[in-house]
Amino acid sequence: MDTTVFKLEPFEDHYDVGDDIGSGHFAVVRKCTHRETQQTFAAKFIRKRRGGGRKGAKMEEIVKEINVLRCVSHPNVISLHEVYDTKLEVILVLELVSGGELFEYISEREALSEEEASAFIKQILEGVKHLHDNSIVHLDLKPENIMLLDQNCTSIKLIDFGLARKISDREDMRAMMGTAEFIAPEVVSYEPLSFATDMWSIGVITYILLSGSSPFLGDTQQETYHNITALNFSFDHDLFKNTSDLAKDFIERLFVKNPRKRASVDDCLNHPWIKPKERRETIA
Ligand SMILES: COc1cc(-c2ccc3ncc(-c4cccc([C@@H](O)NCCN(C)C)c4)n3n2)ccc1O
Repeated sequence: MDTTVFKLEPFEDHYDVGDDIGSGHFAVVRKCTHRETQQTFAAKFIRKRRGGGRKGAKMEEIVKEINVLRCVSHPNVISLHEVYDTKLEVILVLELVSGGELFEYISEREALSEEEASAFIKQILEGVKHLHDNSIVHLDLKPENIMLLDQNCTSIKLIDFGLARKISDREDMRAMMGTAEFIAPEVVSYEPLSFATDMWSIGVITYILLSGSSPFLGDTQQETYHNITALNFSFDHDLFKNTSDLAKDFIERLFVKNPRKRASVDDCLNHPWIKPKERRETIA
């Protein structure tokens, strides 16, 4: 489907709008059905900022998100089907996933087995590799933005590209953005962001999948920021008594303050916790 052209005709001429399934910044996500094909989608209705107001998203931000989504095509990244531009909203028609948020899946269990956690993290890494190979940083990786494809809960999709950016070598990109407990030290310190910023967040997600606890979360946002910049985390004995040293090594290679020394997505995909040694043929 051509997503370079924003359709101007009424969205309701082609889609039956269903229930709200979620909401985000200036946006609501609704299940929708294409009337002619009966195909179901997730439609993200983004309210446009009007005049000098502060409500709604700036069109330049909406176009940035659309341009990012148009550049990606990967089994572990949500796909964009088409775009409608109306007077009050821009509507992104997206692939629908029905397995719920990874956040909910974790919340229903204290922690995951290492095999399950490694399998989820491998898919997240494969999706993030696709983004990084296309010069895109996500900048808001967290369990709430990782959806399970279906009730079988084995495949994941990265969603919510509202903070994602095409990164260029020239551009020195700095911003105070993201969700406190998942942001890297360079975000807290307003230093240049890079692909490594996403890798730190993957370390936080891995820690949570294995323990059910958030490594840097403090009682206040300031305390969380301090814990991040001071690398104030530990592998609590009770939470990690059954976790392998290999899994801890994987996390420690991501909780590195210097972004240049932090493990890249390729380093992680080649780490033995993710890519076990080839099974040796058993000798009869
Ligand atoms: C591309 O950007 C987005 C996609 C989606 C998306 C795409 C497909 C899709 N299928 C099902 C859902 C879904 C189902 C339940 C809740 C949500 C969502 O509102 N909660 C997750 C994201 N949240 C933390 C902003 C989303 N989605 N959500 C949600 C927010 C986005 O910013």
